[in-house]
This record gives sequence, structure tokens and C-alpha cells, in this order.
Amino acid sequence: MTIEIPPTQGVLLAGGLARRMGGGDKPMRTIGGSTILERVIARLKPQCDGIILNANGDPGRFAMFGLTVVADNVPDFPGPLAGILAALDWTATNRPGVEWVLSAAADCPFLPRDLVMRLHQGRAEEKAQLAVAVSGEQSHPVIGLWHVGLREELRRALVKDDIRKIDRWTACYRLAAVSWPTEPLDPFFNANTVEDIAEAERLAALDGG
Ligand SMILES: Nc1nc2c(ncn2[C@@H]2O[C@H](COP(=O)(O)OP(=O)(O)OP(=O)(O)O)[C@@H](O)[C@H]2O)c(=O)[nH]1
Ligand SMILES: [Mg+2]
Repeated sequence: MTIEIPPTQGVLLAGGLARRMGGGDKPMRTIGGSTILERVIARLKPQCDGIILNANGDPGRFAMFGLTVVADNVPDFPGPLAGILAALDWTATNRPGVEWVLSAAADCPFLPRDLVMRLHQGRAEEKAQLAVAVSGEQSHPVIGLWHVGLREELRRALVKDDIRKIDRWTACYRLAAVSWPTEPLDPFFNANTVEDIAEAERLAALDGG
């Protein structure tokens, strides 16, 4: 099935606390001389109609990347769904006519170059308002496509129903799962620990540096 890819706003999720890495901004760690965030931006910029960064605290620390920084708009760090909601709200307000948001964790340095296209194909085939990335047997719920029209339902789930896990929320909807191979490397590898940074250095060589 060949479809026309609709305008898609990208959001890089960097709103977490990086506890397993001892705190701080994971996306600012470097791999092969460039920050993880630079790598994520380079991978997604050609695929999206604009990218914003979801992060909390002082936005000035990301000024060098030239992205609009959007903070969570629900309290208490409830997890990645908060960042996705902030991005859906921002898109509804600032990008009239844009119906789709692509979310990606800002700690994934090797994202596929066909991510947005294949997620759209998947959701169109399944007639779904959501699509999620899969590699091997593993689903990556923070990497997906979200229809802007879902935002009030998402807000209710987060604020009223106290839903934290993405899978628990998406289970209520038709969801397209789109799969990528894990060889020569898993494109959804994400750096959660200091050891993962060392592993990412090795993988960067496989990924072309
Ligand atoms: N906006 C927002 N994003 C979050 C929140 N918690 C996690 N994320 C993001 O969700 C993605 C996946 O989360 P993790 O890899 O577990 O990141 P983390 O929560 O910073 O790390 P740990 O504390 O070690 O679990 C990352 O891109 C995080 O930035 C949150 O409360 N708000
Ligand atoms: Mg992670």
C-alpha cells in the first residue's frame, strides 16, 4: 500500500529524570563525538515537518539546538505520556492543520531513516489513530505516531484515571505495530545506563560512525 505521508510534527522526549544514569540530561551525553540529541535530530529532521523538544526545567540548556522546548503540562513527572500530551497540545495550538505527531525518545541515537513513512503506512493499513515501533519481539511504545484528535482522551487518562503506562492507554485503541529488523543493530537501542553509552559507541561504528 502506497500512501501520501501527511504533515507530521516530531517531538523528541527528554522529559524524564534519567535515574538509571544518575540524573541529568541523557540526550546531552556524547557518542562518537556528537551528542545523542544531535544524532536524533539529524535522523528525524528530514522525516518530520518540524521538531520540538519536550523537556522540563530551564529550556536554555538546549538553546544550541535551536528547537522549541515544550515542558510537561501535567504535574509530578507521570512519564512519557505527559510529554506526548504536551506535544499534541502544542501542535493543536501552533500547527493548525497538522494532525499527526511522531514521538521518539531523545535517548535513541540510531533511529530508522524510514521511521515516519513506515509508521504512517502501518496506521493507514490498519485504519488506526496510533502506530508504535517494534524491533524483534520488543515493542517501543515511546516511539510512535499519535493523532492530535486523541489529546483530550489522553489528558483524561493521565489526570483523572491516573494511567501511567503507555501500553495501558493504547490498549483501548486500534494500534498499528510496525516492525524493524534488529540486525546489524537495533534501531531503537536506547541509552539508559552508563554502560549503554559504552555499547552505543560500539554500535555507532556499525551505524556508519
Ligand atoms: N515528558 C516526560 N517524559 C518522560 C518522563 N519520564 C520519562 N520520559 C521520557 O520517556 C522516554 C523513555 O524513558 P526512560 O528511558 O525510562 O527515561 P528516564 O525516565 O529519563 O530514565 P530512568 O529514570 O532511568 O527510567 C525518555 O525519552 C524520557 O525522557 C516524564 O515524566 N515526562
Ligand atoms: Mg530509555
